[in-house]
Parts: sequence; structure tokens; C-alpha cells
Amino acid sequence: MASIGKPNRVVIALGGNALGNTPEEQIARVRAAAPTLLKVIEQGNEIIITHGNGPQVGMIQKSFALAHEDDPSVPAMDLPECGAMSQGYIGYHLQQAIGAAMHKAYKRWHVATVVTQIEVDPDDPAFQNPTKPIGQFLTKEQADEEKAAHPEMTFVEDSGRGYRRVVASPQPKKIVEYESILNLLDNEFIVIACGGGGIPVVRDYNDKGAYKGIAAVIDKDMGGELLAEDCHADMLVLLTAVDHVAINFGKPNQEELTDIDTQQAKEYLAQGQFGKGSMEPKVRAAVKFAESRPGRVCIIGSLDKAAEAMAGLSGTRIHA
Ligand SMILES: Nc1ncnc2c1ncn2[C@@H]1O[C@H](COP(=O)(O)OP(=O)(O)O)[C@@H](O)[C@H]1O
Ligand SMILES: NC(=O)OP(=O)(O)O
Repeated sequence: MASIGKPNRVVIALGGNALGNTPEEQIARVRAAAPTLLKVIEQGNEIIITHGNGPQVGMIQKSFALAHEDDPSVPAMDLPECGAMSQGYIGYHLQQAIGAAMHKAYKRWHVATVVTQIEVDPDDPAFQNPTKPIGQFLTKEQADEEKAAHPEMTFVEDSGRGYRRVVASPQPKKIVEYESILNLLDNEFIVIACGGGGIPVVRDYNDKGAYKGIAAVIDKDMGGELLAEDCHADMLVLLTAVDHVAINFGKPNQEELTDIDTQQAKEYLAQGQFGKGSMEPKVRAAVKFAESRPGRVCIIGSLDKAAEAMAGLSGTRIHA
């Protein structure tokens, strides 16, 4: 386990759903989380923050469509642009909250957001099979209405919480701004990076290999895992809206997991114990990280109990 007292590198991922649905809710939640994040630093760790954007990226795209609904000549705002906006929107609130807490404690303001692109494979099969829920939760009737208005969109039921639109979610391959992130870390900044899983981009070989956006939303748990590996992190902490990963989730025989090894996690994955597009990618990211180097640990827990989760008093610990 990453022990207190030596400078461990910890990547902390904040779930998009755990950040609330309005700017006011988001400000309140990141303000509440900021003291915990600083406490992790005081315990001798370096932290790197990433975050989801599922609700926010959908909200940004829909707001733009509504603003221009009377003018069909205005094209839709594409997902990569919406993803970039979500990184700015969430990074801005995180910078304010962490910056204020840091300034109070140390009279320093060393926190910065990196607008981060992540290269994906244009032939990733995920482009043929949308799985990433975005936007608000809908009733069945609302989802049917949206589907009738936008036949190209796909809607699925999301972990008993309602219906949501799903979009393609390719695997992250390479963090384009990797060196900028490491430079900021070397200069003792708290870095917020790979928000929303990173803006998905592909190489355009008709334009000398330049990067261009592609319509998708990368899973931030998988983006966060890549960030953690690239930054040589010791621990990956995935914070969401539930205290623990569970088996038989939502059933009378639900069982909360506190400590499992990757073998057990893989068996539960094979049994389909985890919600697709919600808990499943977290457990997959946890397994990948825990198996990437001896001693690496992932904790999945709630944003509200982040301190307890890091102290081993809450959350699910996944290790090799
Ligand atoms: N087996 C499970 N154990 C715990 N939570 C689960 C499980 N399967 C699905 N979920 C759902 O997954 C949610 C976390 O995924 P999601 O909301 O997508 O996360 P994020 O906070 O990253 O946006 C939980 O709040 C819960 O509703
Ligand atoms: N991009 C992403 O995974 O967002 P959520 O954490 O909100 O699902």
C-alpha cells in the first residue's frame, strides 16, 4: 500500500455525476472536497486530479442546440468541443476551490488545469457500439421523445437511475499534453488534467499528422488510469456517488466490497456484476492499474467520504 510519510503520487478522479448538475451544486461539492485533497498532500503525497464530465458534456451540447434551435444553419456543437468546454468549466471551479484552500494554508496558488487531448484509435470498435452515458437522466417517456426527435441518438437505462443518451467511448491511447503535465508536477503544482477522460483526438494524415477531434467521450476512469500510469502514480482513487463497489447491486442480497484482489474483480466483471458505462469501467480501470506494477492500489469510494476512503475506513480497495 502507498504509505503515509513518503511522497507517493496519487491520481484522484472525481466522478461527473458526483459533481452535481448546476454550477452552484458543483461549486459546493468541489469546495467540500478541497480540504480533503489538501489533507492528502499534507500526508506527504503529490496529487493529480482528473474528473468526469458525463452530465456536463451532455448539458453543454444540449444548451448550444437549444440556443440555436430557431436557426438550422447553425451546426451542432461537436462532442470534442463540448468536452473541451467541460474541462474549462470544471477545471475553473476546481482551481477556485483548491486554490482558495491552498492560499489559506500556504499563501500559494499553485494549481492549474491542462486542457488535455487524448489520442484514440479511429478504428476502435467502440465507435460502432455507444456505451458512455452523457447528459441528464430521463424518464422512459422523455427518452422515447428524444429518440423520435433525434433518431441517430441511442438511449439506455443507466443503473436504475433513469434513461440516458449513450455515445461512443474509445480506449485512451496517448496523452498529448503529457510533458506539460509532468512539467507542472515537477514545479509542485496541483495539476487538473484529462478532464472528462480527455478530449478524444485522432491523427489527420491529410494534414501532416495534426490532431483533430473525433465525436466520442472517453471514460474518465480509463483516462485517469492512463494518467496514473504515465505519471508513475502509486495510487488511483476513483471518487463517485456510492461508498463502495457492490455485488448484486440494487438487489435485496446486495453486498458491499471493502477489499478484493484483481482476480476476484475479474470474476465479478465476467459475471456482469457492475453497471455498464458506470461501475464497470471503474473496476476495469482499477484492475488495469493494480496489475500495471507491483504495489499499485486503486480505491473506489464516495466523494463525500474521500478522506475515510484514503485512510482505509471506507471505499473498496482493489489490489493485485
Ligand atoms: N455493482 C455496483 N456497485 C456500486 N455501484 C454501481 C454498481 N453498478 C452500477 N453502479 C452505479 O454506478 C454509479 C457510479 O457510476 P457513475 O455515476 O457513472 O460514476 P461517476 O461518479 O464517475 O459519474 C453508482 O452511483 C451506482 O449507481
Ligand atoms: N467522461 C466520463 O467518464 O464522465 P463521468 O465520470 O461523468 O461518467
